[in-house]
Order: sequence, then structure tokens, then C-alpha cells
Amino acid sequence: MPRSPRPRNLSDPRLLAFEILQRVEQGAYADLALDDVLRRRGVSDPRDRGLLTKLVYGVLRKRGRLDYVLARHCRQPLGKLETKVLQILRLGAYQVLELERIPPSAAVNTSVNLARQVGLQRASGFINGVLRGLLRGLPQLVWPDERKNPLDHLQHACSLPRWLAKRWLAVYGAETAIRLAVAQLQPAPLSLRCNTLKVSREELLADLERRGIAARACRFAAEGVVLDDRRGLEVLPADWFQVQDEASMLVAPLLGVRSGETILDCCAAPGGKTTHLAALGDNRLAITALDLHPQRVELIRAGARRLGCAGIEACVRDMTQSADFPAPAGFDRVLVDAPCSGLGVLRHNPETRWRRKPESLGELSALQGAILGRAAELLKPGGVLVYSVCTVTEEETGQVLEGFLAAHPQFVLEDLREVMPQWAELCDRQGCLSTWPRHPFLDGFFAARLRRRI
Ligand SMILES: C[S@@+](CC[C@H](N)C(=O)[O-])C[C@H]1O[C@@H](n2cnc3c(N)ncnc32)[C@H](O)[C@@H]1O
Repeated sequence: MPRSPRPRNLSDPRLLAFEILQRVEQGAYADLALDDVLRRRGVSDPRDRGLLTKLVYGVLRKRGRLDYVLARHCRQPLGKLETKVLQILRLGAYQVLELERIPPSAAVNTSVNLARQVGLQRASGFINGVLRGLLRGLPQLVWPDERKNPLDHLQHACSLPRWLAKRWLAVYGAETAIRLAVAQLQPAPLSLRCNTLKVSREELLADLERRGIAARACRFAAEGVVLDDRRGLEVLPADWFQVQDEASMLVAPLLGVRSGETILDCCAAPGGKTTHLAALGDNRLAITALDLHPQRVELIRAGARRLGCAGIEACVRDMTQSADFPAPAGFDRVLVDAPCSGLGVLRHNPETRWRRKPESLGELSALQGAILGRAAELLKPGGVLVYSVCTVTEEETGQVLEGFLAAHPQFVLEDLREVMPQWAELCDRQGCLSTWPRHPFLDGFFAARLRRRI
């Protein structure tokens, strides 16, 4: 007689991780799915919350490594397995290979139990067999050699999809590509942008120190703080900071806003850079913040309210369409922080590496070009236009820029090494900001500053 499914412990981190990974498989964003589960299921024990976060992000980041090892102990190709079974195998393999504090036998047993809890008792013997085989084979495990076979090393040891491994190898060479890929396997540091409308970075750091919470100033971003202790998020007043990666904090200052100016932020949601611009302008700017999605425009408004930003008007607009609003050539400065592949923010959104396909880069490039062209019409002669993306693929950076400059001879590219000499080491040969590959521990951001001739 088949055994009946085990009763579910609804706050079991492994069960919740399995559910989240299933949702991600169906298209959800890992961070949103995780937040949603933490909120609705009330996982109160901080250790359970920690394990759940580790399991979800770890499996997504290291999927390439896990699959390499699992494939050696599974008679069928992994692609032929039922997705739910593969997910449980990955969760089990992740605990065996990467979580030293979980005894390997416990990792196997809890995986078998998990299979029973989710109605996969028929696969529990198979899961047990594969994971026990993996355990036995661990002493013989050899990763592809980084010198002899850097492509396989990037794919399997560094967990990149093969197409991306090939690209990075071609663009950066083996050593740099591997350094970059290894850095993207680490969790991102928790960095905050200090809201200078309310507090200075020195005051914020001093406050954290008084509370015994370890934190330090970011290296490049003037308002940036890295928190070594997540408790900082709970003790600081909510209007003192915005969670934001250091590389993302480098974009708004490139506009060089001045008090009283009119600013257009074309792709503004959720508003990290809009609120940064408001702070840089000391709340004395008129900022029009647009985004395609109404629910995301709400996020801009909520962020502005929380941080005490004035002068922001947030509206729903499709920037690829020629609309009657905003008025042509009306803005002193324009930011196009365009929708992109997100291949520079793999530490924050680890599912992107598996979701993104090389075919989509051409479409994104066309979309970015269309938005940039429309944005250019809205800038005053003599004004500054900043184009930025959280990726560094040539299609979405150099090619967009080249196409734009060819079609808009009234624009010139400015050299950011002159505008921001303190960030010269973050700039490429054209004088555009390009954090990778020199700084693999920042997110991969690209930004170019253009000026419209008078
Ligand atoms: C990289 S995100 C912007 C991040 C934002 N600047 C920040 O710092 O918080 C790109 C945004 O572009 C928006 N978007 C996509 N297509 C658009 C379009 N055709 N017109 C306007 N916004 C668009 C997306 O909804 C998304 O919010």
C-alpha cells in the first residue's frame, strides 16, 4: 500500500524553499516570492528565516554546480526529471555541498521527508539513492580545470549558463571571467544609501556605532554605507536610508543636478534613483518620474513619502510612445535608467542567469534605443542626458550608444573621467562608467553622459 503523504509543517524552511523555487520556476522573482512567504507564513525563528533565505538564494546561484554533481549520480539526464523532483535534489545537494553546519545524512533524510510532504513519495527512493550516491562520490569529485578547460570551469564550477560563460570568456579572458563569476556567487553586501535630506552619512555611521552595529562607508558612493549586521535595518529610522547597491548609487550624481532645475526620470520605478536625485537637489528640483507600470509608479510615490522627498511628480507613461506630455525640449536633465537584461545584478537576482536568453539581448537593445530616442526629444539644448543599465553586455551599452549618437548628431558623449575624476578607475576607454570587470564586487553597471549641443 502506498504511504500517505507526511503532514506538512507549514513553516519548515525546506518546504518553504521548495515552494518558492517552484514559484520562481514558473516566472516569479525570487526576492518578491521570498518576501511574500516570510510575510504570510510568519516564519518567526530567525534561524529558520536565515536557512530559508540561504536555501532559496543558494540553490538559484549555485544551480550549475549542483546540477554538475547531480548529473554524475543520476541515470537519466536531469532535463528529463520532473521539475519538483529536480528541485528537491538541488535542495539536498546544496545542503550537502555548501552548508557545512548541516550533517550530510540529515540533508539526505530531510530531502526524502520533503518529497513525502509534497506528495512525491513515489520518488522518495529515487531521491534517496541519488543523494546517497552523491555523498559516497564526494571524495572523488573533480571540477573542470580552470586552466585546461576554462569554459567548462565557468559553466560548472562557477555556475554560469553555457552561453554566458562563452561570452565572458570571449570578452574578458579566462582569468578575469573566472574572478568575475566567482564574485557573483557571493551574496551581495547589504548597502544603504544614506538619505541626506534627513541625516549625514557621518551621523548615520555614528548612530550605528553607538548601537554596536558594524557598518562602514562605501568606497565610491559618497552616501553609501555597508552594513555588516542586518539588525541595522530594524534600528535605524525608516526615513534615514534606502537599500541600494553601491554601483546603483553612482548613477544619479552623474546628472550633476542644480537647485531649481527640471528633471525627467524616464524609467523611474521603484524610485531608488528618483529619490536620490531629490536628495542631491536638496528637495529643490522639479522631478517628473515616469514608468510603464501603474503599480510600480505607486512604489515611487511611497518611497518619496517615506524619505521626505519633495518636488516629485510620478506618472504612468510608456516612454516608447510619442506622447503629448511631457512637453518637448522642456527638461534641464534627463535620466534613462532603461529596462535591461539585469545581467550585472546576478547577486541580487540570481534567477536572472537562468532566465535570460541571449536572443533577448537584441530586443532589449532596440527597446533601450527607442526609449533613449524619445527621451532625447524632451531635453533642452545644452542639457544633460544620462543613459544607464544594470548590465554590461555590448548590445545594451556600446551598441545602444553608437546607434543613438549616429542618429542624433546634436548630442556629444562626455568623458566621465573628467566629470567625476574620483571615479576614473570605474570608467572605460570612452569615459563611460562600467564597473565590471575591474570591480567584480560591485554590481555590473554601465552609464554614459551625453550633452545636447546648444
Ligand atoms: C531598471 S528599472 C528602473 C529602476 C529605477 N530607475 C530605480 O533606480 O529604482 C527599469 C524600469 O523601466 C520601466 N519600463 C519598462 N519599459 C518602459 C517603457 N516603455 N516606458 C517607461 N518605463 C518602462 C520598468 O517598469 C522598470 O521599472
